[in-house]
Amino acid sequence: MKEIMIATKNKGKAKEFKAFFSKYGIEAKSLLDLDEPIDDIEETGSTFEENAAIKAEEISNLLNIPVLSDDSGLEIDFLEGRPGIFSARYAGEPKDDRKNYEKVLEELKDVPDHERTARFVCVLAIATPGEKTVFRKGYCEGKIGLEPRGENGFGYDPIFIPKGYEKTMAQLSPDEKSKISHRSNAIVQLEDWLKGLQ
Ligand SMILES: O=c1[nH]c(=O)c2ncn([C@@H]3O[C@H](COP(=O)(O)OP(=O)(O)OP(=O)(O)O)[C@@H](O)[C@H]3O)c2[nH]1
Ligand SMILES: [Mg+2]
Repeated sequence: MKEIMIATKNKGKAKEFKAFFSKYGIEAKSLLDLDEPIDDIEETGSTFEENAAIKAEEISNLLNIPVLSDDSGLEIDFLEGRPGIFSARYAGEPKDDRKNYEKVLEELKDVPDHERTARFVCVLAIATPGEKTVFRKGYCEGKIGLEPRGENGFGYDPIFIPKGYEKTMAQLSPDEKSKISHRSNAIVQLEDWLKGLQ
């Protein structure tokens, strides 16, 4: 079976990549599958693209194989795009999904429905030894709900209501999320690259 290494330690992302790539007959491995643990990569960039490149290139250099990375986050219009690239640690260290979305709900406490618009953004980077890193970007438009609902997914999924839906992302099945998510919208743009994978 073909394999691809994903430079992530996020269990939620790793699960979504495994499900998506298995449809193409490709096994998606993540940093969580390595026998030797790798130190956390410092995401020092100021854009999703810069952080995605740092993660993919660092692991590609280390393992000397092509590596895919995902840098993603939630942009809320009322908060001028925050949490954005700081989504994973919005409520501080250590990363805590619940504290992060509770902070967002608090910040939007008195904000009316029509001003709660937001989008998930996902930038994928592919670093191949000796080649230029390539990028793909996907979005998922929606709004922030009034309270958390649902158990599926990860991150801000319990408070994110995709456009055209009543349910939150966390109330959708993994299959439903994979049809509309920012991540899958970025992954489908990789089809040509996937066909060329050894
Ligand atoms: O509800 C959500 N549904 C999603 O589908 C989703 N995708 C991203 N996010 C949020 O954005 C951060 C990414 O930050 P991020 O790209 O640096 O990843 P991370 O630090 O979690 O893992 P790694 O891949 O860097 O190892 C994550 O932690 C989440 O808070 C999501 N939230
Ligand atoms: Mg990260």
